[in-house]
Amino acid sequence: MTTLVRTAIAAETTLSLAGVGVRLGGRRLVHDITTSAHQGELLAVIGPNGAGKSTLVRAIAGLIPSSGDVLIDGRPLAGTGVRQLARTIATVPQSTVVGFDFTVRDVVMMGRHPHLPRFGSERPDDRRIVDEAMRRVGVAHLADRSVARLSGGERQLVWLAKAVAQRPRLLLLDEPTSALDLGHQLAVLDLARALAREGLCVVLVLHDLDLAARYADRLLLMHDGRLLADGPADQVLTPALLAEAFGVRAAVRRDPDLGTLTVTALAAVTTASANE
Ligand SMILES: Nc1ncnc2c1ncn2[C@@H]1O[C@H](COP(=O)(O)OP(=O)(O)OP(=O)(O)O)[C@@H](O)[C@H]1O
Repeated sequence: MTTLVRTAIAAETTLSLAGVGVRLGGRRLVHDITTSAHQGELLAVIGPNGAGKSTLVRAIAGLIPSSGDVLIDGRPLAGTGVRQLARTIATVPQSTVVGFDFTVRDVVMMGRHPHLPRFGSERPDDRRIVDEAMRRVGVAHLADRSVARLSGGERQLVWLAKAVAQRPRLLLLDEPTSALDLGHQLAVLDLARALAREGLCVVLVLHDLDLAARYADRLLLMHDGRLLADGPADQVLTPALLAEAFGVRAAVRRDPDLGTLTVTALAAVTTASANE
């Protein structure tokens, strides 16, 4: 049985999804997702491999066709011009492999392109915003290096700096910590939370459930293309839902130092035995 715990829609809704579905390559990958996210909120999309997390994020970003309604600030995504979309949504994809030889500063400056006057060049304010984004993400020391010769983790941070420089309303991060060491994972999630508190709406895909519980205001648990649960960590990270989504028997405890939930997978199980 699935559980759906929805939070109330607040006035300052940034993102609304109503019955969103995605069909690609003849397969239905995402089914009937309905939820919303608000200004100042940090949402984590969690779920097993192949659940449809990246597909959902790509649909929200307008990168792939979807059915149903995606509204940003109350306006339909469908029909929003490319330039307006780029001023509103910044996306950091799962893979940041590049086939070009730009410097880090050039790539972060690309985040300003949607804001430049048509046929105009960068202004002092754009350069200031780019410098600030590189500093906040911790890549200022790489500014003159070629992105083609960075490590995977360094590249992931540069793409995040580009997204920060874009100054969007909605920031979509697909596994932003996957290539990062422990310290950088916390730094990036601290920054994501700070950006949310400054008024952005941040939606990120995370595999680490402990970090999701620690940083996100709400978790969206996906399984098999569907939204299995939507709510705060203590309503979503339950043994029954973890068994249903991930096929594991899990212990959910409260970390004595942090006060947030931690999940330990104890054994692989069938859903039936988890519910006994
Ligand atoms: N272009 C495509 N055409 C057909 N199927 C696709 C396409 N892209 C992804 N899929 C399939 O859609 C399903 C969901 O993929 P998606 O990448 O959204 O999952 P995910 O939850 O992000 O997984 P992971 O945690 O492994 O990154 C998978 O079964 C995948 O094989």
